[in-house]
Amino acid sequence: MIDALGKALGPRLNGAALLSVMAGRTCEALSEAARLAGAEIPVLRAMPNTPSSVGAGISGLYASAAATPEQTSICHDLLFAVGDVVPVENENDLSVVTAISGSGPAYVFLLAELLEKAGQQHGLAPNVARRLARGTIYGAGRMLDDLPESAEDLRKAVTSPNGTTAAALAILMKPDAWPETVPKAIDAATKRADELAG
Ligand SMILES: NC(=O)C1=CN([C@@H]2O[C@H](COP(=O)(O)OP(=O)(O)OC[C@H]3O[C@@H](n4cnc5c(N)ncnc54)[C@H](OP(=O)(O)O)[C@@H]3O)[C@@H](O)[C@H]2O)C=CC1
Ligand SMILES: O=C(O)[C@@H]1CCC=N1
Repeated sequence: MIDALGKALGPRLNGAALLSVMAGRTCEALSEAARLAGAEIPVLRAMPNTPSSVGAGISGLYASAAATPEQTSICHDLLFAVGDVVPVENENDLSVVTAISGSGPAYVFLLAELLEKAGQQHGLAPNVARRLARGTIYGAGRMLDDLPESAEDLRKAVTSPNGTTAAALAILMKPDAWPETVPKAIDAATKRADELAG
C-alpha cells in the first residue's frame, strides 16, 4: 500500500514531510518507499489512539533527524488538536508506546465489557450494569487526569481496610493475576509492533 501511495503521489511529495501513524513501519522503510517513488522527504511517526475521535487522544510522536523543527511542530500541533502529545527520543520506543497507549483503549474496553457482564451475572439489568461499568471507568479516568495523586495512592484510597475492594483486589493482585498478565500482554503487543516493522 505504501508503495502504491508513493507511486501515485511520487515527486509531488517533494518539499513535504510524511507523518505516519502505522504501527511498526520504520522511518527508514518509509523514507525508502518515498525515495523509490522519487521523493526525498523527512518522515515522522506518531502512534495516536482511538480516544482521539472524541478529543481525548494521546499520541507518541517521533521525528527522524531529517525533520525540521518547523515540520515537527506542525505534526505536534496536528496531533494536539485531538489530544495530548508525548514526544519520544528513540524510534524504538514507539513499539512500547503502541503497546501501552495505541492498543491501550482496547484493554480498558475489555474491562468495561467484563464489569458489565459480571454485573449482569449478579442480576443487574443490562442497561444498569452498562451505566455502572462505563461511568466507573469514566470517573476513575477523570480522577487520574484531574488529581495529583499517583494511581497507586488513588487505588489505596478506595480500598477500605477489610472491605469490598480489598476482597476484589486480593484476586486481581495475586502474583499470577494482573501483576503477571498485564506485563505479559504489553510484552506481546510490543513484540508484535517490532514484528510489524518487517
Ligand atoms: N486502530 C487503532 O486504534 C490504531 C491504528 N493505527 C494504525 O492505523 C492503520 C490502520 O489501522 P486500522 O484502522 O485499525 O485498520 P483497518 O483494517 O480497520 O483499516 C484499514 C483501512 O485501510 C484500507 N485499506 C487497506 N488496504 C488498502 C489498500 N491497499 N488501498 C486502499 N485502502 C486500503 C481498508 O479498506 P477496506 O476496509 O476497504 O479493506 C480500511 O479502510 C494501521 O497501520 C495501524 O497500525 C494507529 C494507531 C491506532
Ligand atoms: O492493533 C493494532 O495493531 C493497532 C495499533 C495500535 C492500535 N491498533
